Amino acid sequence: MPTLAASQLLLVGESFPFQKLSHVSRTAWLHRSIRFLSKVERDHGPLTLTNLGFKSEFEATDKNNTQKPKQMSSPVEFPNRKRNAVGSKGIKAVGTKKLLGIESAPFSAKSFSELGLPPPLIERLATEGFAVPTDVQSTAIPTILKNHDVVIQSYTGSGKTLAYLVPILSEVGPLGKKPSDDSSKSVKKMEIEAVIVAPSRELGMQIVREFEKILGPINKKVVQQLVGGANRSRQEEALKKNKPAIIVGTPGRIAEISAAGKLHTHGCRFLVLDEVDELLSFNFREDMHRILEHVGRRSGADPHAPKSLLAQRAERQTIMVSATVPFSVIRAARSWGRDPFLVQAKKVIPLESVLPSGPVNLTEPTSSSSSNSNLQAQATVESLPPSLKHYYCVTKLQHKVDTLRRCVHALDAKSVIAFMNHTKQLKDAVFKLEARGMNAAELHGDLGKLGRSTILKKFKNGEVRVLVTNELSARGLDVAECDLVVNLDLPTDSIHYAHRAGRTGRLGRKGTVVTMCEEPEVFVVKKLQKQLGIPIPACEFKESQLVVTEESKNPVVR
Ligand SMILES: Nc1ncnc2c1ncn2[C@@H]1O[C@H](COP(=O)(O)OP(=O)(O)OP(=O)(O)O)[C@@H](O)[C@H]1O
Repeated sequence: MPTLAASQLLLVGESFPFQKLSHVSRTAWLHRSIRFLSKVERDHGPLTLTNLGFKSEFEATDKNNTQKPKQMSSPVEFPNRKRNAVGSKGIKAVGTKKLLGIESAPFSAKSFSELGLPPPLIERLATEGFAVPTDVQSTAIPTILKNHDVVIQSYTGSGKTLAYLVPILSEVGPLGKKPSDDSSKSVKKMEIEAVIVAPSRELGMQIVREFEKILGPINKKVVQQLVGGANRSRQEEALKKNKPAIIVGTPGRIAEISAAGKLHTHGCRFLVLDEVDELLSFNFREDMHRILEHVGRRSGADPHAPKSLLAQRAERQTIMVSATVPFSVIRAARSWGRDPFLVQAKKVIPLESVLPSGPVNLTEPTSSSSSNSNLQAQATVESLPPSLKHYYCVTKLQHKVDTLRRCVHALDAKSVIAFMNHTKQLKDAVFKLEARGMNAAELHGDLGKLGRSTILKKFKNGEVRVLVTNELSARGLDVAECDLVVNLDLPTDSIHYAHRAGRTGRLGRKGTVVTMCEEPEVFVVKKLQKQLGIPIPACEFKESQLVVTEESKNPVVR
């Protein structure tokens, strides 16, 4: 990391006489700083509290003082939200690190109890084995607790689910700060207080299980799933009977039940869009439009208000989450967010200071003639767990499944996800693997809900060694044991590569990603390597060994 000039440090350092400036000068100073910081970030890598001369307030969060922001302290405590971006103390870990460096990362809180959470919630977290928050959790939880809208971006498997689940449970339900136990509040209980939207049933069900785990067996009914493929009238009955405070579902089913007038979300306080870049894609456009218009819009709101409700500032808190955040998401979040922040593992940045070429450098013109219309969404190294190893292997189409089998043996992989692009091919691949004595199963959207969950269960408990699947399983799926991801077909772009790859190496575990391609496709791998800023060396499988045949010439960016 290049050192900054002393004059530059003075501009952002502790000794700058910020308090003495008039409001106008402060604003001008802040705008200059934001521009300056964005440039430094671009030119010299991520900003940290150390290189800016700040000390992190997160080191010792005062539980009783969470409402009273201190001047120039933690970036999430700014009373003037136009202040500059401030990063964390400490520089991002270089190279492979076990267990995310949870214990050694100076910005991370040492325990959930440092984050101003209610004691019953901390107890439940401890009971379920969650003692130390990950980096992104220690950054996101205090930010959300301060009522900011946020976009949470952090690599796959870094714990983004708990990063929003914990602050929600801190406010909603029996573990929260204000459990609604008296009769006047029981009327309010009719209302849904948090809506979590996920793009697939599997992910929706996984999030529900995470909520149930923390809520504990006696409070399970506080959360309800509304995913497609399940019986809708049963879901509606359960809503009526259990009056859940939190619902988790897929866009189609939530929109459907909402349109039927059976879901009361106008008073909702939290709206979470998990895998937000996928949810804002064309496929979900209509359902997401309905959700964004209805959730958290109080019925008392001005009926003559603007044509586009989306343009109106919502009363709800909107939390958007993904490992890959294209600039289109930043733009959308700005338009409907309330002073939104971008939250990364060790940084909190006002969204207004994020530029297309800024910290989430995922959209770049592909040529000098590029205009806004052909900005291309890309994933960066920040989307990928640092512990992953990436390789590619050239093989003929007809030999791919056999190469997969040799790859599994060479790496002695116990739990493998193999991605293909077309549903029709999955069955054939499974047949070939099984014929060679390897337990395999296919998972795709054409299977019923029950079939899908049975196969997933078998994969998780080790009955199935190789899960052959398509894009359905690329996002969010959390199988801790998965130690190998194989791309039998090339992913369509770096975003798809990042999400597929992220099914292994969860929470600091080791993981390997092997991409198989034919000779004429090698240039695509080279392009992915460049876009992602990771080395992807060529390999072969010889005598039950993975042999690297050509080292990657690309520098490691991390
Ligand atoms: N603080 C923690 N301590 C221990 N385990 C944790 C902690 N936070 C999360 N986990 C576990 O880490 C795993 C990965 O978390 P999660 O699925 O939320 O990752 P993610 O960042 O959302 O990944 P993706 O981008 O792929 O959706 C889960 O099994 C989760 O239970």
